[in-house]
Amino acid sequence: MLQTINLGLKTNSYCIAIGDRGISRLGELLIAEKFKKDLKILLVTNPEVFLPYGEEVVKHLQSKGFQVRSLIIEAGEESKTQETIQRIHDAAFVQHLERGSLIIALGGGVVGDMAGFAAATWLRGISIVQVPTTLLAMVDAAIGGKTGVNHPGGKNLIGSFHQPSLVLIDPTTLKTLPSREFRAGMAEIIKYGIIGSPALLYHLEQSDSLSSQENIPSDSLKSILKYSVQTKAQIVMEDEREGSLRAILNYGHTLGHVVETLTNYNTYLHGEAVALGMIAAGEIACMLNLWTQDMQSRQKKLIEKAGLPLVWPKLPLNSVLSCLQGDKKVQEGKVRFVLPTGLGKVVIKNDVPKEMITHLLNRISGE
Ligand SMILES: NC(=O)c1ccc[n+]([C@@H]2O[C@H](COP(=O)([O-])OP(=O)(O)OC[C@H]3O[C@@H](n4cnc5c(N)ncnc54)[C@H](O)[C@@H]3O)[C@@H](O)[C@H]2O)c1
Ligand SMILES: O=C(O)C(=O)C[C@@H](O)[C@H](O)[C@H](O)COP(=O)(O)O
Ligand SMILES: [Zn+2]
Repeated sequence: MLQTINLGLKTNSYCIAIGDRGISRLGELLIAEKFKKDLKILLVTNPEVFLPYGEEVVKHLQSKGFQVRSLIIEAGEESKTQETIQRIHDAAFVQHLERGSLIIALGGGVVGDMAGFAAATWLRGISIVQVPTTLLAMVDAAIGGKTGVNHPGGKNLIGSFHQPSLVLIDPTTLKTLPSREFRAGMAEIIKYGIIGSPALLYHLEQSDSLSSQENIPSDSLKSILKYSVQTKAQIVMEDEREGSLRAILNYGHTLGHVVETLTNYNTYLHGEAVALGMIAAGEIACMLNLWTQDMQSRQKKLIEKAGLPLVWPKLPLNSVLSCLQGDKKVQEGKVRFVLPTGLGKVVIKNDVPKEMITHLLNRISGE
């Protein structure tokens, strides 16, 4: 059975469907969304996902009458570039995708962000359906319409908001996901607990394990998925384009993005960098007396239970400070941090002293 959550926006609404073996029902969901049966579809995916799921999805959609072609791209963080977008656009050109055509992203957040951006820009915008296959993409990247690629100067500096027409989450696809990737997804889930869902936080605290899919009972995993999707959907519904509230989804990302950028996207997974960024944000909040040591140690315990990194890497301080200035949340030259203040509560501060950041990084950096 598929459970559905509706994400309602001023101009459009869409359904987030969650259920085991959901991918075998993609065709019927597209038809329910009023996509025509002879629709041209470009399925964007990557080798690790095409083999276990892509071929099946293509055959299934063809059997329903859709004209499907697939494009297999390299989808590591280092490939999240404008060159890859060019490849997707080239495929769209060859397939003669029209304004009424559809791109489907089948994969993790990298595939989703790039296929979404390619759809947003092809013919000035065609439909995108997100079928996430990593934990991180299921709870976060596939939802809310942020799409884009990295610039050598920073993460996701090029992009657009382009909401999907449908999100289909099939938890059974997590069976083949490497555990390290699963753990990285847990970072964004812990984020939701801290920024907006005490119920999710308690659930995570009570779970025996968070570090691999095999050790989490399937019902518990489904509850975690549901809490997370609901938390993100609620925030996006209130502030689709990050005018204000949505910035809280960036908790842990201000310094997390710096870690990813300064390690050339080849050392930490996005979720791992976010975990480090959440620890750093928690420490800053403690120094500003916004958050207690007790709460910070609860956050750290969850991050540790999820098998995520706890020790900040040694990075040149000047580079950290200059990279921070490139953050998308910077306003009038001031870096804005999302800082925790209580269970499910955060504030945005633009006056964290530079000296405090320097002192903190010196204190928490490992070798
Ligand atoms: N748009 C947003 O709102 C948003 C939110 C969070 C993160 N992101 C972005 O998402 C990206 C990270 O996404 P991610 O964590 O999903 O990583 P990813 O997309 O890099 O995928 C991780 C790896 O898992 C493999 N994989 C995916 N699904 C699999 C499966 N079911 N079985 C086996 N292997 C599988 C992929 O091939 C890849 O090697 C970052 O670029 C981040 O910036 C975007
Ligand atoms: O959806 C959002 O809004 C988020 O901030 C979710 C983040 O987890 C995600 O990593 C996002 O891509 C970061 O946003 P950015 O605008 O800083 O690139
Ligand atoms: Zn993120």
